[in-house]
Amino acid sequence: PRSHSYTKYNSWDKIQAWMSSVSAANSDLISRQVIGKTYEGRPMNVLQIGKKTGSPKPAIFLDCGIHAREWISTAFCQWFVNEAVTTYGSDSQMTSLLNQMDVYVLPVFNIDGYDYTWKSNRMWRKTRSSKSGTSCRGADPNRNFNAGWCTLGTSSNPCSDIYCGSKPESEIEVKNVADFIRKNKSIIKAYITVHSYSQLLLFPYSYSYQLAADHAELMHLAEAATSALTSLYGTQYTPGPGATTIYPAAGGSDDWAYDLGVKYSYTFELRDTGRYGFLLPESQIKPTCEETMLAVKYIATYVQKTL
Ligand SMILES: NCCCCC[C@@H](C[SeH])C(=O)O
Ligand SMILES: [Zn+2]
Ligand SMILES: [Zn+2]
Repeated sequence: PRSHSYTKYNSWDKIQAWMSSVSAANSDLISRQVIGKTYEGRPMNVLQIGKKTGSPKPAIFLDCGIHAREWISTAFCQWFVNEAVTTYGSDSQMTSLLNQMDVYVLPVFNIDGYDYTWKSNRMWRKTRSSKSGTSCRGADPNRNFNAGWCTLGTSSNPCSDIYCGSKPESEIEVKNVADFIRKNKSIIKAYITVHSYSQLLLFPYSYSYQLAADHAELMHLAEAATSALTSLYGTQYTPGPGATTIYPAAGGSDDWAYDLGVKYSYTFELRDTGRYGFLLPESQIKPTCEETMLAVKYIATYVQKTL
């Protein structure tokens, strides 16, 4: 579509047009489905990427843009889709992966918030829902999942950037994603959610200091995946459980997916470590996405081998 670029930040309108064109141009590998609407009525499109075999294949769910201001995250999901369709058939890892598994990609989880960062407030984080009794808008979608809901690292103040919402899944965007994953939980083997910034690869738990039952395996995989990432440009990443590696934070999508039974559940915090923060320059989109592809492909291939 007109002036969409994988090495620029794209507005919601451009991303929406891109989703139509990339799925139409690659109908052998991509099918598109609307999993629901946002609060302001925008369609949440999930792209299912993989060789079409007529029956559901084991899958990985990848979402970006749950937090509106984290634009490098949204750029990564677009990059991932392009890498998948352009290297399928030539890259052995990607070809094998897409022959045996499907990757469900939600390029922009929080569309209303993302659009708001383009038009009003670049630093907006939350959804854009309104609730009676307050003029403050939105809840933090990464505190709104039903996982230790509204406990550690959250606020019940609707004006807070970490407001947990009026109840679990109060945010329609969260409910749409949770419903989709619940419906497909028998085939979804991994959940990857992409954020920025801090250069971390996090896994459960963040709602508790307790180690996950699969802590050792998740830690080893995170160490190997971050090493793969670092091998490209030397970018330093820290792997670890969320509560002690970043901060306690209940109601997160990763903890929720893990407790649902999706063992390989990871949160990426992409570049940088604070120099530009959420305002990462477009010149860093390409290197960030290239190095992140190595980590995501590592995780995906590891999961594939467990099938
Ligand atoms: N499930 C929580 C993972 C750790 C916190 C991740 C960051 C990303 Se901006 C957050 O949601 O505050
Ligand atoms: Zn975030
Ligand atoms: Zn972050």
